[in-house]
Amino acid sequence: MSGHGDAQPMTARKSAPLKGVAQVPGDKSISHRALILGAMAVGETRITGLLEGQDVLDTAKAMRAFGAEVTQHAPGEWSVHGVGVGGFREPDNVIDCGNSGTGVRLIMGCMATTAMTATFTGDASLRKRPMGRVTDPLSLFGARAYGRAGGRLPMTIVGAADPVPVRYVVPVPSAQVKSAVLLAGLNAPGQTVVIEREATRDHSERMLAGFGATLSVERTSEGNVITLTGQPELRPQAVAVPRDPSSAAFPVCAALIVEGSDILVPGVSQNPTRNGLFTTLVEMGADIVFENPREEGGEPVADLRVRFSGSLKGIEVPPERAPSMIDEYPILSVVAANATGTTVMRGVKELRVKESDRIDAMARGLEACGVRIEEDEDTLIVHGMGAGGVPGGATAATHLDHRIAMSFLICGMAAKAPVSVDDASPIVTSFPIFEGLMTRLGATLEHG
Ligand SMILES: O=C(O)C1=C[C@@H](OP(=O)(O)O)[C@@H](O)[C@H](O)C1
Ligand SMILES: C=C(OP(=O)(O)O)C(=O)O
Repeated sequence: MSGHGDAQPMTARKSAPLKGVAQVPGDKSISHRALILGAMAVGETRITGLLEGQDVLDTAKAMRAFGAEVTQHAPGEWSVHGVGVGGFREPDNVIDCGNSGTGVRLIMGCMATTAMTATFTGDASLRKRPMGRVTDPLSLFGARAYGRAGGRLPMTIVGAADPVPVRYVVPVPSAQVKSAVLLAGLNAPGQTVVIEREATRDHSERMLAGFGATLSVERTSEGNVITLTGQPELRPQAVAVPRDPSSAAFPVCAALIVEGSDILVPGVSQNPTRNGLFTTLVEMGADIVFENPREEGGEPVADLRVRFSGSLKGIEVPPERAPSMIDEYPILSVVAANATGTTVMRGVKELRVKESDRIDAMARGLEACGVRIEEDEDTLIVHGMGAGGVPGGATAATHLDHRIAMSFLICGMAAKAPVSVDDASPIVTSFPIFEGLMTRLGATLEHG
């Protein structure tokens, strides 16, 4: 697990043109959900393309602790023998979700309406993140939460013995909160209703329907109204996990800023709740061709042909686009530093409660690389220096955050002088093959 081993410094030098095909791993959000819903179905779910990143491996381990049989058959090929909704057994030890907000919040949701007690913890990053956003709605079902000050881990959840269904308006745009409430609603009798004012990633809704839950989504002036009927018998599925657009973002953005690059990134999700980065890059003038649009694993996908784009322009990213690209602002800010003009990212305060405070981590690291930044609580503004114009020659602090580590390594691939990160070890949480994949495309990454 990241944060428990030694820090692994890494340095990126100015890269030769990136060329070739970048096959990124399975989607992290969908991988967590496949394991969790597999554990709540009756019988055997088969999963192909599962992301074998540490976050997902920690969720697999947690599902075993709740009584499901979870087995790896070959790389990416897994089976889950589920115990049914309400069939979890009480874990006999603390559940350690490592670095994963998605893991801990979704798992709290799916045990909160079963009569049992479970204690959760995580690494130094996860122990700082707010859990009240899920324990508040879980308490409406009748669950109780006992954690550290500010709703932090370690935290014990006492599941509701007699859960009641809930109607809940999600106060922050968060797919994790929405999903925790829906998963808790599975074991409450009657209809649980979740209302989200701003659409967030919809993988839980798609997968719950796929596993046979009765669920409807109504788009109203209030937002999306999701109604779930409790206590279904979930049917095991064959789940083909599509590639992760949040991982694809890294080779795509690297190719845009490393001179002479021309790469193909196959099977990138075009799900409108996930593709905000690609829309933004095209608005900035990126040379991206969306080839061969099709469906894979129930998601719309395309192959992205990406070429170096030497005349990117700074833009104002519409704040309402934030939920569809929330994990991509760190790498977008690196692209923005290589554009001409100013890129304004407003409505992004959720970035402050991720694996690190991502506004602060990007602002401090880019400043150290010679880029002018402005920020406030909810805003990040990057003053671009044009293609190849970032001076670099600095070390960025990654604060146990995989996306900060990958973003600064890509920054170094296009900067005048090398860029280092103090710790690349968290990259295994979401993109364990990052170093090998980027090196094969032509990047120069050095340990130390
Ligand atoms: O539901 C999910 O799988 C995720 C939701 C998002 O978090 P929030 O729900 O906190 O916005 C995102 O940042 C995270 O990487 C994955
Ligand atoms: C925010 C992220 O993940 P999580 O919330 O699951 O830790 C992420 O992967 O960028």
